[in-house]
Amino acid sequence: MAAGQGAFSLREVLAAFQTCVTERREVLLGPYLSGWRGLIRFLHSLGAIFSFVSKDAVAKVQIMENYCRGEQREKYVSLQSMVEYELANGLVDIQKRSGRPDSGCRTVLRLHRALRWLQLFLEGLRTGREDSRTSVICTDSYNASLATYHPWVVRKAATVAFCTLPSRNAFLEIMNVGTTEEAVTMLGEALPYICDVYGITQELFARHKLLDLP
Ligand SMILES: CCCCCCCC/C=C\CCCCCCCC(=O)N[C@@H](COP(=O)(O)O)[C@H](O)/C=C/CCCCCCCCCCCCC
Repeated sequence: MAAGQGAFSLREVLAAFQTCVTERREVLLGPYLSGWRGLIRFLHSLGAIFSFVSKDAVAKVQIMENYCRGEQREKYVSLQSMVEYELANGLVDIQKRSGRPDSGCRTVLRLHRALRWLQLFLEGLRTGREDSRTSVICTDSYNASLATYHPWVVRKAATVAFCTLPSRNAFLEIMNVGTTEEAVTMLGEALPYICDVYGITQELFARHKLLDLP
């Protein structure tokens, strides 16, 4: 399994996003990427129909992990240090993509947009009725976030894949947290951390005019 071994645990994802934000309100890339690795593990358990999504997510996490382990790794400790370093050294394609490797800023921006989808999706699951359909929650969350940035063919493939999602209760069970009530409680605990990471990143990227990187 490309994203690491073991079953998905919402608890672990929660712990990763919880440890992301430092006292100085910096977002640490190590736990940020661990959170994504945990989510991708979950995606793998949903079957081959989601492989086009997980491949893209894995590729983006891998790009970032390579930066975090590379020669300039001390510049990739946090999102703030990454933005400062890449902008100061002209490493970010602002207008159009060049032949250079994808920058950390552009790559994180894609994950950041997907985090918005996750935020909406988890909130939909948490507040949804017992008989609400996961596919509908997922489609609505996607249309209100990521879909804006995807071409028609990706939107179509995503919408078809969403139709195969299990029921809300089955979904809550595979989170490996306990009963569905316990899973709902844990979602309530997890969401503020995810929202915090999203909010800090959004503010950072907006301040540096990085929200539309090609
Ligand atoms: C506790 C329950 C948790 C739910 C867990 C959900 C697990 C989700 C794991 C990963 C989420 C998907 C991350 C997708 C990143 C997509 C980044 C992106 O937008 N990439 C596009 C643009 O990239 P560039 O071309 O500019 O480099 C790329 O074109 C996209 C390709 C793939 C399609 C992406 C579809 C996204 C659908 C997101 C919903 C996932 C459905 C999960 C179902 C639960």
